[in-house]
Order: sequence, then C-alpha cells, then structure tokens
Amino acid sequence: MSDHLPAFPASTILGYPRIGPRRELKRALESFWSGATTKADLAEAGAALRTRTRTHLTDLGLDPQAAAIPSDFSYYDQVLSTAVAVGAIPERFGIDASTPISLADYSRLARGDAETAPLELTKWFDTNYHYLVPEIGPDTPLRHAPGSAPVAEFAEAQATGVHTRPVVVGPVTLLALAKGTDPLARLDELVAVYQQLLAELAAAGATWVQLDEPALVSDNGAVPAAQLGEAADRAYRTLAATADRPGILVAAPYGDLRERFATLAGTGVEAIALDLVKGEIPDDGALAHARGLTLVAGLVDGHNVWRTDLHAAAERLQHLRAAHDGPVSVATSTSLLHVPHTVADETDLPEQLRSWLAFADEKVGEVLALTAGPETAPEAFTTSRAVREDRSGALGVRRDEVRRRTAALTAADTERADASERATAQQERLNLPSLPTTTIGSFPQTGDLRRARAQRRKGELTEEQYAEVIRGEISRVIELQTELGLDVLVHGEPERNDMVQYFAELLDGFAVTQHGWVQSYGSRCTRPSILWGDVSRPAPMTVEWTRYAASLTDKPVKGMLTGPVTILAWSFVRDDLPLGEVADQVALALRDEVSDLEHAGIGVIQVDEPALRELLPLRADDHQAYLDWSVRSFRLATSGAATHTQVHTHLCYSEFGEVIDAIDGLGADVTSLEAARSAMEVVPELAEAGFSRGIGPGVWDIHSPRVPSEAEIVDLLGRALAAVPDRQLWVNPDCGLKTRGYTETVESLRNLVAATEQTRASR
Ligand code: MET
Ligand SMILES: [Zn+2]
Repeated sequence: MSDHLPAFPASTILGYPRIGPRRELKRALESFWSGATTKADLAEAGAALRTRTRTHLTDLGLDPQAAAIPSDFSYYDQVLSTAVAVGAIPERFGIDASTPISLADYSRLARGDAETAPLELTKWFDTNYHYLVPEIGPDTPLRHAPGSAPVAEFAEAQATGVHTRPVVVGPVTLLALAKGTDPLARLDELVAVYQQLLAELAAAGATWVQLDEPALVSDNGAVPAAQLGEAADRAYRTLAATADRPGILVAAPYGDLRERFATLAGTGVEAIALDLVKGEIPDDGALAHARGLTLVAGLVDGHNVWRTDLHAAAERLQHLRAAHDGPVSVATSTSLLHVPHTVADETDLPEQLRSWLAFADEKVGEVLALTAGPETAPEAFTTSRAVREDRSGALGVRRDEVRRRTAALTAADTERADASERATAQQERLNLPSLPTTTIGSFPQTGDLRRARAQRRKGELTEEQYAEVIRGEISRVIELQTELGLDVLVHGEPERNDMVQYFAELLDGFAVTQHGWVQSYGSRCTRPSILWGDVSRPAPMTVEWTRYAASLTDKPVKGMLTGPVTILAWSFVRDDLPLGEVADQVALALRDEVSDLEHAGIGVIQVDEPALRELLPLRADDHQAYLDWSVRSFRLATSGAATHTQVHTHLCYSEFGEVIDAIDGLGADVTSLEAARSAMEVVPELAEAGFSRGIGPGVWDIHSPRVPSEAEIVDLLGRALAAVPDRQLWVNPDCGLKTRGYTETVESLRNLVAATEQTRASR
C-alpha cells in the first residue's frame, strides 16, 4: 500500500446503469451478435458509453479527480467480467485466458454456441438482475490476466483526465456464487490472483478500488453462513497485506453485515460501504473495531425509485458521524444499476408523481445534498420535505375503501374447502384424463402481435381493430391446442406485453414509465411499473379474452393471472406501506378477477408466482415473516374460488428447496414448476414434504429452442411417477412459450402429448 492514500471521496455512488439512457448497449450488443456490426463497433459503443457516463457524472457533481466516479462498466455482467479478469474461464469453452479475452469469446461465455452451453444465469441477491454463474471447480484455472477490463478501463479514464474507482466483485462473493465442488476450497489461490490485479491497478495509478461483497449480507448462498465470516477475514487480511495496492473499499449492498462488520473492520481494509437502507448503523461495540476506517454510508436507496427523505437520512448520517471515530462518506446503498437513468425523460408521467421520484441521476444529486447538509443545500432539503408531505396527502395514495377492505380481512378469507373435497368436485366438473396435459399460459409472441401493439400505441389501429387481431390469435392458438390434443387449454396471452405490466396498466395505484428500462441481464431490460398508491381494480382485466377463448372449445380453458408477490417483485413498490399490506391490496383486486372469471364460466384459474423465491429475504431469520405474508396474499387472491373451481399456480427460476413448505402453503389444487433441467428433482422433494395435491413438473426446458424427444419426456414422466401417484401428476412445459417460435413449439407439444399417451397406456 502506498503511504499516502488520498482520502476517500466525500460523496460517491456504488455503481451506475450501464445500459445507456436509450439502451445503447443493448443495441450495440444485439447488432454485434447478429453479425451486422463488428467487434470494433461494439468496443467503440462501449467506450462511448463509458465516456458519456464519466462526463455525465462529473457534470452531476461527482469529483472526477478523487475516485468518486465508479468504473463499473461491463459488456454483459459484472460477475462474468470479474471471473474473466481472474482467469476463471471453464476449460470447456477452449478459450486462451493468457491474453485479454475477445468480445466474441466473452459473448460465448454468456450465450454459448452450437456446441457449448453458456454459463448458467441466475438472480442476483433479492433483485431482478441476473448474473452468470461462474464455474470454479477443483481444476478451473485461476490466473491473473494482465490488461483485463478493470485495468484497461481505469487507464482509459485516466487518459481523459478522470481518476475513477475500479469496481470488481470481491473474492468471497465470486466463490459464494460459483458452481463447483467446494466453493471455498480455491479461496487462497483466488485471493492471490486478486493481489496481482490490485498491484496492476496500483501500478496504473488507481488510488481506490471497490470490491463488492454482497454475499456477506446473505445466508442464502452456497457457502454455509458460518463460514462466510472466516472466509472474509482470511481473504481481506491477505489482500490488505498486499505490498502495492490501492486503498480497498469493501461494499456490502442489499443488507446488513451484522457481525461480519467487525470481522471486516479488523482485516486492515481502509473503507467499508454499508447499506443503511436495508441495514442498521453498527452499534458502538462494533464501531470500536472500525476506528480510523472510512465508513461509506449508503443512505440513498439504489434499488428503488422514491426520493430520499433527506431529513431522516441526515439524522442517521449525523448519528453515524458522532458514533464513529473516523471519516464518514455518503453514497447510494447499492449500485444504481437497478433504477432507470433519469426522471427527466418521463414526460408522460403525471407531474405530481414525477416530483416524488428519483432515478439514477437524481440520486446522485441526493447523495451530494446529504454530504452538503441542510445549511449548505437548503433547497434540496426543503424540496424533500415538501415532496414527503405532498405524497402522503395525495389523492390515491390512501383510499379509504381499499383500507377498509384490507382492515376487515379475517382468517376465513384465506381458507377454501378441504383439498380432497375440492379434488372430487373439480374432477366431476372437468372430467380430466389421468396425467392431464396443459401449458403454462403464453404462446409464441409473433412479430405480427408486436406490430399490432405498436400500431395501437401510435393510434394506427383502433381498439376494435386491435381486439380483432387478438381474437384472431386466440382462435389460432385454441385451434392448435385442439389439434395437438391438449387437455386444459389456454388463450395464449397474446394481449400481454408483459405479465406484470399488463395488470399494472389496468389497476389503479400503478404508473408505467416510457424510458424506465433497467438491465435484467446482458442486453435484456425490463421496464418495471411504479406502484405508488392504494391498489384496486376499476374493471375486469382478463375476462373478455378468456371468455372468448372458452367460447371456441368444449375443453376447459384456464384463466391466467399474475400473483401478488410477482406483481410486487417486478415493480418499483411504494416505500410508505409494509409490503405485506400492499400485497393484500393486490390480492383483493385479483380475488375479484377470479370471481368474475368464475361467473364467466371459467373452471380452471392459474395464478402465477414465479417470483416467490426471488423476494425471499437474504437473512434466514427474516424468512418466516416473508413467507407468512407472501403465502397469505396468494391464498387471499385465490380462496374466494368455489370448491369446483380448480386453482393452479406456476413457479419457475429457482431452486425450490427453501420454499417447499411455502409452495405447499399456497394451497393451489395444481402447481406447475420448472423441472426439466434438474431431471424432476423437485418431485420427490415435494412428495417427501407431504405435498399431496396436483404437481406439474416441467418436462420441456423452454429456455432454448431445442425440441425434447418423446422418449426423453417418457423418461422424465417415469421419474416423476416413481415419486408421486398417477392422480397427482400433470404434464406441462417448464414455463410459458412467449419467447419460443412456433416451429419448436408445435414439435415439442406434439412430443409431450405423445409421451403422455404412451405413459398412460403403460400404466
Ligand atoms: C415467468 S412465468 C410465466 C407465466 C405466464 N403465464 C406465461 O406463460 O408466460
Ligand atoms: Zn414461468
């Protein structure tokens, strides 16, 4: 470590959106992948975005000389970029890791090719961002790759006169997120590689580096919680002892470090960033371990879009400054990766709602205002107070009829008749064969559909013309399913741009942005809706389409709704009401929809909860309270259903282990789950947990265009039937088909039906 470490900047952010205000990175990546542009074009687009970000953050007021501007660009994912920088490239890709990796090879790791499957993709902590899972087995090479992106991008900024702070994922988190035998077995080797990386950064002139260690605030990772503290201690003592290195900031976003704060503080690192939105200020005992260290107070929420209550934040800052013997800086709680670029772009939002919001750029301003304090930045504080008052009293934020309804709820509202009684009544009504076949809801979203939606938006199609297009699509989808011989049909969801936004647009209490894109993974972005007020349903949302589908067939048609937890998880949710209460409001709106579907004669209704696992809190002792409200809200949405109405649910994207009891608690008559890739592993798990209602473990991995063979599906069904009786098993794909094409959809569903018939015949 150099003797003269410059002070950590007074104000900073832990990261900034990489995708670009008009999704420039998305376009550059996709045209490179399609072959329309070259790697030089992509590199140029990346450099232009980085330059724009540095200039823009400087203009917004972050210090361009003092390591206040994070250098956190990545062409696809920061976990992948860090893995590449430490040479952790699985041998199966056949990539030479001794020279900086090409953009083509980098893309191959993320996307695979004809011969090689890509790295697995999974959710990043409790966010809707997805990272690529590093593969670090006993033999995976780990080696310093000189000239890797963190160093090159730091140097690029230096050349333009901006002294940035390189950001990489820390070694403990990289291993905790990796797939391999014993994730921590390679810790010492990996830390040695980080030492070389730090030395190279120091040689390039970096004064500070940020190592992101969110794994330290979670109990849910691959490393047993008990070993995380020890791993952090070992890793950071070694890193701190590196001879030539920049100052080390360890960032712990998304939660509370708890006892691991004192551990980290004792390792010799110079600074720790605390998420004070999710976590608490360490107590005096813990702070005693941190004397002289810089604490970076994450007081501005990087993971939601509301303006900060600057007075409350300033009070906590004051408290921390008084309690801590050492410098205190101000920052966002997490990277701003999770929020859109700027509210200024949202010219279509109602002016009042707009004034309550802070996206990435506005949050930089809040960090600076907090650092300055109410004396120096009085307008910011006055505005903050005015916004709070305006928001709490605004029309629609609190609606008596909604509050009265949630306040009057009782346990009876979450109960249905006994499950076996329901099963009998439903079978009598639906008269289904054994091993009933169905799909998860959506059918391929064709170019024609997307065009029709765009034309409707531009006013080029009237409502009636648009409805005609949708009806045409529904009748095609019903015809196809009839021809394929499926048992429970769906309308195909052609009217939905997105399974959450569709409902957000129809419910009161939500707003939709124009440019509010956030990166989900790689070039994929989502545009979360904003849930700002009390939620209610002004009119039925799905009944017309479902009724139309049902009118075309004698087979049962399944109504399709998105569940309360998923609606919350994929929106920006108000921060002035407990999530459980917001979930109840959404649940009641859905409950009314269920009732209307029943009145329209629909006998099967599915309420999707793919995000149930995603919102699971990072700390084990918070799990129960979450599972209580999430399960309750689902039951509230569905328990109004009559005994003879069959309620389905669908979950995907997760290891279900930790939520098995919750899945049972949902009480759905039929539960479909993603299972094809894990060879039906979830079926025996559910059976062992005593789950006795219908189960539809997916037999077709819909995440790739590959068509599963009939024999393969027969094999999967055999595995499932080894664990559960025939009467429990349903046959369906892993998830909806909206991202698939019709060619593979038809072939795969044909095989699915044939495999089911073959299995039925053999029983
Ligand atoms: C991410 S879960 C998707 C469920 C939805 N019903 C669909 O089929 O698209
Ligand atoms: Zn799904």
